[in-house]
Amino acid sequence: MVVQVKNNSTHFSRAMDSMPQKLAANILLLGAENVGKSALTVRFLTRRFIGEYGDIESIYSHNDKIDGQEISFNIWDSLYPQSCFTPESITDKQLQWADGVILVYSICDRSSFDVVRQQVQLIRQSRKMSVNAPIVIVGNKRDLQHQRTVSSEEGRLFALSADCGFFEISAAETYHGVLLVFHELLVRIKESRAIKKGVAGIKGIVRTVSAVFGKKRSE
Ligand SMILES: Nc1nc2c(ncn2[C@@H]2O[C@H](COP(=O)(O)OP(=O)(O)OP(=O)(O)O)[C@@H](O)[C@H]2O)c(=O)[nH]1
Repeated sequence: MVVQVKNNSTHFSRAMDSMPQKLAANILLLGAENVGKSALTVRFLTRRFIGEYGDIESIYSHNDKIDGQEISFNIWDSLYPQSCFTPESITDKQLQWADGVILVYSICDRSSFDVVRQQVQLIRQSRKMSVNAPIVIVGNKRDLQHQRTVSSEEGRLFALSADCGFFEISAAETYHGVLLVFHELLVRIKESRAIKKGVAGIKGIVRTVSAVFGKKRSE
């Protein structure tokens, strides 16, 4: 089922940038079941946490304004397959479609962290996405500290080693953390496009070089 949510607009009170043209970004959310993929998506779209989300796979459209630039987000909130994880769990179609990926695990579910580790590997090895495909890893349910089984350090170190952004958030408690996740992914998407056009800054070039060498090592 495909649901379109239109005319959701938020505005960032950041200094104006000189990039007037509208930017489109396709964002894919992946991760094990029950980690909060839908909660994160709905928080971003509506600023609300509604508690229960049902098992619906959806692509949402959302217009935003960041640093004075119009952004048209398409967000694919995927469903984790009921059977156990296989490489086919992420389809070529999803990877071809996506400009960037948000990988979600729950800080109180270690197996969901293992799924994210496998998914990063699959994406990095896939020929369907570029070698420096923008990825942000999210440790969700930060409000459940007493049930934590994955430390912040472990999450952060893994993200660093895989050249991914990293945030720990609680979709249940705050909108701000969710906003930072999407903002960071957008920065990475812009950087990756600049690399393709040959106008990347030094940070982007360093990322690409390390991604290429990392990929070669794992082949
Ligand atoms: N305590 C807490 N619960 C959360 C948080 N985010 C989501 N949840 C709860 O976790 C459960 C699963 O959330 P969903 O957003 O449906 O998770 P999902 O990853 O989309 O799950 P699937 O649709 O099965 O793939 C729901 O009961 C949510 O209310 C959070 O930050 N903190």
